[in-house]
Amino acid sequence: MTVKDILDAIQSPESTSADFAALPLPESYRAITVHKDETEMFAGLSTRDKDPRKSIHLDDVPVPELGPGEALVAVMASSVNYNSVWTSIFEPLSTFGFLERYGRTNDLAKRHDLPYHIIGSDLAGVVLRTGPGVNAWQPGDEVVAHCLSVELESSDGHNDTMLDPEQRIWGFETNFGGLAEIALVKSNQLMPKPDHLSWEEAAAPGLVNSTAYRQLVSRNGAGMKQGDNVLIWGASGGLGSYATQFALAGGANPICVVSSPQKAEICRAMGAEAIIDRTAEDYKFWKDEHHQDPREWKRFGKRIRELTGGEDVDIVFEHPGRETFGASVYVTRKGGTIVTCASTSGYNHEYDNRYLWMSLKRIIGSHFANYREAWEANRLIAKGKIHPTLSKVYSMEETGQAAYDVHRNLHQGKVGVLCLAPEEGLGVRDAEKRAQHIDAINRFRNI
Ligand SMILES: C/C=C/C(=O)SCCNC(=O)CCNC(=O)[C@H](O)C(C)(C)COP(=O)(O)OP(=O)(O)OC[C@H]1O[C@@H](n2cnc3c(N)ncnc32)[C@H](O)[C@@H]1OP(=O)(O)O
Ligand SMILES: NC(=O)C1=CN([C@@H]2O[C@H](COP(=O)(O)OP(=O)(O)OC[C@H]3O[C@@H](n4cnc5c(N)ncnc54)[C@H](OP(=O)(O)O)[C@@H]3O)[C@@H](O)[C@H]2O)C=CC1
Repeated sequence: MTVKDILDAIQSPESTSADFAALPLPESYRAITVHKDETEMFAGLSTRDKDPRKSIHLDDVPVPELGPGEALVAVMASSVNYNSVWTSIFEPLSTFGFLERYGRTNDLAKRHDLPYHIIGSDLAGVVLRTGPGVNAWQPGDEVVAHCLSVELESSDGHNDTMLDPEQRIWGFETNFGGLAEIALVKSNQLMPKPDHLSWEEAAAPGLVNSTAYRQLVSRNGAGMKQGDNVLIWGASGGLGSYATQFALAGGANPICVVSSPQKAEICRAMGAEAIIDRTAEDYKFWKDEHHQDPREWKRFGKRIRELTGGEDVDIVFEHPGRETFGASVYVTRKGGTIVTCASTSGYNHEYDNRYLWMSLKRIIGSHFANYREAWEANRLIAKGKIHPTLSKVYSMEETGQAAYDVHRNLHQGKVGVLCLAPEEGLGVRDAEKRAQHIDAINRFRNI
């Protein structure tokens, strides 16, 4: 039995749930990994010079044991997220520390503590097997998986599952991630695959769409409302391309920051009107490594006022971090919100606190999305209200290059990876719904 037999079953329209349940599992499968004995390989290099193509491997690995409440999924497609870039350059920490810590929690979790880390936090595919106690999902179900892994044994996470003390991001802080032919997930991560999308399109939104939903829309984040001015950094990138869509769909006014005319054009095509090309306008928020330039914050704020008819922004959708945070705090309106989920350019932020307290602004930390938020975000994709922003698709062999593109900001929107799917475009079950949204679905393709 090989993964080829699994693919044949997925591609045969006659296959039933019983057929999938009867398929023997293969001994091994191909997976994208980083290796524990290579965590020091980039020592001494600058972040920029650490090359994912050198640390990312395609290995044959054994199928993990299936535990209670879990599912093994045949992965047709996955996508590259920035967390896989961090894993592959071993910054800010090696993810093997997360696997060791998880492995110490219980006997079953020991499976995760291996000398290789199978990475990836998105998938679209087909359920192969479910563990004891799983009733909602059956072999043969077509699914996507969100990346929230929680134990829920502590009451801390019972209102908001992101607050579970054992909260982990699957494929980053756990093993057996989605950049592989087979993945292991908790069954609560599973959600129905949007039926108008191909495998690779369905695999693209998951992580970033859910994150942007909590960060911008949910009351756990900024709680955006109609008419809000929302400053969106990296508005055509992974997170930003969904934040822009949420702002437009929710009746807000996105002010999109991008770094090229091409990216500005994508934002315009999504329906945004207020766009700032940060490269063309050459903002230099830092004079040198230690000092910011408040005149540049002000120049940026003036530009925003020009675009909004004199208004300041209600919400800043933050993730670049150190490079932009001082400006983000400055340009937020009195009583407004800076909501942050990352620090790509550095996690030690500096801002002038007088502009925060005197103007009653709030900084909110946000991370991924709870179970319900992830479900609601996927529902919007399934209903064709929000669309995947897939630009380019790579083979598993090219995953290192795909991660390199994201690390070097050479990509647009999301970058996909075909796992078991032999080609792009497969897996569409509702051609009519797809036809209604085809321009939006293809908006980021091959730019
Ligand atoms: C969905 C996608 C998302 C993304 O892409 S996000 C971007 C990628 N992610 C990242 O870059 C984050 C990577 N993670 C990290 O950098 C680290 O993960 C953290 C900095 C977030 C946390 O580091 P840690 O070492 O886990 O935390 P500590 O608090 O420094 O050390 C843990 C020990 O410190 C104790 N401790 C915690 N809080 C306190 C306190 N308030 N007072 C005293 N001690 C404290 C704990 O108990 C524990 O102790 P004990 O080691 O003995 O178990
Ligand atoms: N906490 C969480 O749950 C999550 C955190 N993240 C984190 O968020 C960050 C962004 O992820 P993602 O959107 O997928 O990544 P992408 O690289 O796809 O997009 C980020 C965009 O931000 C802009 N950008 C990058 N650096 C800077 C800078 N120094 N100044 C201004 N703009 C900048 C770029 O757009 P342009 O060049 O056009 O301006 C870039 O395209 C990562 O660090 C990631 O780990 C991501 C998802 C979830």
